[in-house]
Amino acid sequence: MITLSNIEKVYQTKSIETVALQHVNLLVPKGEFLSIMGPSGCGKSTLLNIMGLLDVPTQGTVEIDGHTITSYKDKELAHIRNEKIGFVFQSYHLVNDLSVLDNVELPLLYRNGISASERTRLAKTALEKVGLSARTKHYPTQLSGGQRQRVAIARALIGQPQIILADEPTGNLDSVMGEEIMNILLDLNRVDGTTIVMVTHDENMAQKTERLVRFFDGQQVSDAKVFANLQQV
Ligand SMILES: Nc1ncnc2c1ncn2[C@@H]1O[C@H](COP(=O)(O)OP(=O)(O)OP(=O)(O)O)[C@@H](O)[C@H]1O
Repeated sequence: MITLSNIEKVYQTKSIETVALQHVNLLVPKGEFLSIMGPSGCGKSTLLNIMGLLDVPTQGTVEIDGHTITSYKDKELAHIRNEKIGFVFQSYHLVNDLSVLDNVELPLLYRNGISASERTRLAKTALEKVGLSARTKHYPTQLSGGQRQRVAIARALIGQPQIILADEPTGNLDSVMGEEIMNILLDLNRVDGTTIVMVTHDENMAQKTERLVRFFDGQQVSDAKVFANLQQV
């Protein structure tokens, strides 16, 4: 589903050159739930941004569901992103002036041929899936952190993406809410077959996924199936 080949990312500012990623080769098969761990600054978010076509590598190629991305124009990248990828961030990235329902509908505003009533129906279905049907008219500031993250997940899945990229989705939540969010992601993976790549600092959350890749200083240092989950199969 996602193939990264020989990825390198160098950030060049006035006098400083930072090598954020080097020699990254990673294949994420369709339907896998992969977690990525590593110390602060090792390149995890950069990697996720490159996978999500939000950033371009300095070298290497990215393949998403059969599309090899080398020199696509912004418009084409936006199209693939909008059709195939849902994003979930640590700090939710909700629009505070919009209701829960309107936040969830947002990604569909950029799709052609979907009427307003269809958008609303799909948003309600997505909110139902994350257990937030009773909060459609609330605003983000009236919700708990866990509820806000559930809205963000509903927004990520309204376009029925094949891939969800989650950057520390439980990072701002206490352990109970973190578990709730993790269970929603696990369901999306196991029941709907959504491919998920999750960056996390939480070893417990990573151990619930199928495979764990560790990074250090921009490079993969380990890549292993999660043993506990292998035994469950
Ligand atoms: N826009 C940028 N300009 C210059 N350097 C950057 C930029 N973004 C990231 N970096 C550098 O690239 C390296 C990797 O950053 P990245 O945010 O990917 O790390 P991370 O592993 O996600 O860290 P954290 O766990 O703290 O979020 C860091 O050294 C960072 O300072």
